[in-house]
Amino acid sequence: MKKTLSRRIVVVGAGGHAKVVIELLQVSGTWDIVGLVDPSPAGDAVLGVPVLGGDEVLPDVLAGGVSSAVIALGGNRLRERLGRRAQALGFDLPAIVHPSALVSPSSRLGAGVVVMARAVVGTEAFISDLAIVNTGAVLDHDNFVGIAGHVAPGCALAGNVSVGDRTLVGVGSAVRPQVRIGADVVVGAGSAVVADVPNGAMIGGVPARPLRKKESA
Ligand SMILES: CC(=O)SCCNC(=O)CCNC(=O)[C@H](O)C(C)(C)COP(=O)(O)OP(=O)(O)OC[C@H]1O[C@@H](n2cnc3c(N)ncnc32)[C@H](O)[C@@H]1OP(=O)(O)O
Repeated sequence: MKKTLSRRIVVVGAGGHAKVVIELLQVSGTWDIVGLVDPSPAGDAVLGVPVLGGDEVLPDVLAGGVSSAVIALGGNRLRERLGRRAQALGFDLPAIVHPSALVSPSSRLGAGVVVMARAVVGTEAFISDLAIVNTGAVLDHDNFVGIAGHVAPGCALAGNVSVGDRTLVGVGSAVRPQVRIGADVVVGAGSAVVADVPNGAMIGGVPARPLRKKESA
């Protein structure tokens, strides 16, 4: 029987998003997870994968011959920062795609992109480094997602939509064709985005309108 060669990878993060990424890697048949890196994990293992320690162990992991990493952190700014740090250390950040996802051959996935189960990345879509296309999200033709953007589960982005760097499109949202959502935006859960959104905004509702931000936000 033909033996599939697996590649070793370290997972940065040990929370809820990491759990889903671990399972994705386990079902992929491509990856052998050597461990998790998290400075304050809830336990000493997640889904049977041991926590190796905090970020300080990464150079030793690399020296041990593990040169691939996935940054499995839900926070967009943190994911960007730790992704760049891992790359600077010398890690390769492969794009990780669930076997049930549909990724167009004419689309492009940047370093460290994660595409979850049943997601669709459409024709000539461009997903930048460290972005997340979460479970069942549909990004149709010519979509652009910026660095460390996150399109949450069940979103539907029509053609030619642009999502800025570090922007979260909240779970179950829909976005009209051609709409440009700026950087560092939060689109609330279940929104319908029908017009362009400026950088740094928090919007929500149907149709989406600016939301009140907390004093500390
Ligand atoms: C697998 C995964 O889990 S992936 C994770 C994906 N994450 C998400 O989708 C989370 C999206 N987050 C939300 O929708 C949040 O409600 C946010 C970020 C929009 C707002 O959260 P907070 O800052 O805590 O605001 P808060 O809950 O206090 O609400 C502020 C106001 O906005 C309203 N509001 C909050 N969320 C929404 C929404 N999705 N749509 C419409 N209005 C909303 C509230 O009713 C409130 O209105 P008020 O000022 O009239 O009282």
